[in-house]
Amino acid sequence: MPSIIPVATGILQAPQGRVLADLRPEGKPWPGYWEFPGGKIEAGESPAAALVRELREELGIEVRAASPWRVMDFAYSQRTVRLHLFRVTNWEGEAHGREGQEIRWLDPEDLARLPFLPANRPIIAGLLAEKLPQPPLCLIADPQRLPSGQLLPALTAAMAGGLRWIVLRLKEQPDRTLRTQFLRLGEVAAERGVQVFLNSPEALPELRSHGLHLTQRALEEWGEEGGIPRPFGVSCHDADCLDKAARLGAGYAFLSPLFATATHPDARPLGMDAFAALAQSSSLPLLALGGITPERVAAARRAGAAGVAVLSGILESRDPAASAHAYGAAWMTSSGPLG
Ligand SMILES: Nc1nc2c([nH]c(=O)n2[C@@H]2O[C@H](COP(=O)(O)OP(=O)(O)OP(=O)(O)O)[C@@H](O)[C@H]2O)c(=O)[nH]1
Ligand SMILES: [Mg+2]
Repeated sequence: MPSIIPVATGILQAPQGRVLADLRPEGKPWPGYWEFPGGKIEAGESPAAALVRELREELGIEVRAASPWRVMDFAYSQRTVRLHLFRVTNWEGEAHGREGQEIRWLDPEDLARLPFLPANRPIIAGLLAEKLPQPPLCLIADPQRLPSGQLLPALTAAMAGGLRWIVLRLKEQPDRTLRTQFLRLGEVAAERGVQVFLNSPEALPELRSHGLHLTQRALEEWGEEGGIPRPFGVSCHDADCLDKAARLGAGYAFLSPLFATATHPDARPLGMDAFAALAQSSSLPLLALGGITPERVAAARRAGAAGVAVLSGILESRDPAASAHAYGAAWMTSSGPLG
């Protein structure tokens, strides 16, 4: 069996959240691909010492503080690398491409738009996941699922149960009653620090939403030049949608249906293995959607979900506060594939 090549890499993040990436030069494997600075750990060298040495050689900086973040193995066709990833929190000197390589400071959404070494995609997804509301539990609020007087009470209860993220799904122009409820929802959400994403801002221009949430079909209508206002996320069902969402600068994607649901009885569930494979190969944090119960949260997270999205599990619950709390607690007490 070929041996594993140990590598130390550093994530440098500026106070505004931008992350340093560098372009692999001609003459190295994978020229023209972006990566995080670092390199091979020498025999007898610790990962931390290798990090300090590599960032000195490649960027001309002196690392003053760094903490281990993740250790990940990735099998390329010729060799397997073990990446020891560090978060570099303090350094001296101005980073520059000391070996002539191009470097850029980029928002995590822009990292996801570049061709990165394939091993790095889950790392970028991890950086984007840090920007999601906590717990990363999103309630899809579909007014067609409840009598109109019950929507706001259900959402307010869910917020009291710890919900911090709502996607409002409007399929048609809301009537007066619903409009009033949505505007009130906006106020309550703002008071509680809850992020509201909207699928069609034009249907409700008065609502101050945090961001935009697109369906797969709506994303397909956007050209490759993008221009979608940020932050935004997309409901995807396949790899093509995830790739396009990343190329256009999305901050997250829903991927569904993970399990069979009563809402979409004809849609074939992805299952855990397909979900896990897509999570491995996408630069976006994926929220598992479709048939997620609190009992299934741990399995979704083990498969690489960066969060879960729920509709009936909270909206149609007799006690939305208790249900929201149960999902949040299930998330907090579970862990992902990297521990
Ligand atoms: N530096 C770095 N290497 C990565 C990343 N992701 C990733 O798969 N690798 C792999 O880790 C291996 C070692 O990285 P490297 O090429 O930077 O090694 P190095 O600085 O010691 O350069 P050298 O080839 O001149 O000795 C490469 O095969 C590369 O494909 C990453 O984000 N940063
Ligand atoms: Mg290197």
